[in-house]
Amino acid sequence: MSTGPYRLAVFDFDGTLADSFPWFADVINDVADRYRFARIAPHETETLRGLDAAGIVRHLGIVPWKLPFISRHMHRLAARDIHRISLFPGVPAMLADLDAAGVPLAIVSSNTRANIEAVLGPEAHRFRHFACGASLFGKGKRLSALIREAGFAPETVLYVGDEIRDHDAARSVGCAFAAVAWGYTHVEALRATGPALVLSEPGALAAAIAPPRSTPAGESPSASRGKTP
Ligand SMILES: O=C(O)COP(=O)(O)O
Repeated sequence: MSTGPYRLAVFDFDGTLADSFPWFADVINDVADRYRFARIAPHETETLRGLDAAGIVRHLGIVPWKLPFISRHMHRLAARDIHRISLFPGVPAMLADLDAAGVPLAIVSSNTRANIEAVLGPEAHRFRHFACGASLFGKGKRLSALIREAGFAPETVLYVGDEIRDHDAARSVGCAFAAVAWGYTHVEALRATGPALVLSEPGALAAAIAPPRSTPAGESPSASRGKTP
């Protein structure tokens, strides 16, 4: 497994940059009724957060051919409710730190580019590459194409995500995986995949992969952010 240094940081979106789980939990049972799969009882949430995507699909009794339709419907609902979804606290500062350290940033997600850009708002300009709309199990292909088009060797790339399918995508292309502890999947389930990094909070990423910026003595990088020169 690659241990860095990393030349490109690629992010998953939902559960990694965007705090969309409360919205997801709110709409999923209406979607279940519409597409005739099992509703999620409150006590089941913790079980589901320990499973990979295939396990969730099985647990809910979703027939695989319905997945693209369910996914498209969810993305339309997300577009309708986009004002209810925001970035996790600490994400804008993390992106600014990586940007300032000269680490190029990218996104590989199953969500739509329009939803992603709406939630990113002014942070969208920090990303040089996007591969959006990946199917539930199709992230590996998108990640591979993005890395190739961006001109990096896979072993110099870090994919940052919150689901086991993010780990699977990274492994399939030969890049390293950083698991975040604040997303949809329980961090212990992610830890079991053997990630290169486990991040307890967004601020930990720049510290782990980017060399510290030279700042005036006694001043932290975050304290200097936003000051005019
Ligand atoms: O919107 C989805 O389908 C999930 O999006 P993600 O790939 O960014 O986790």
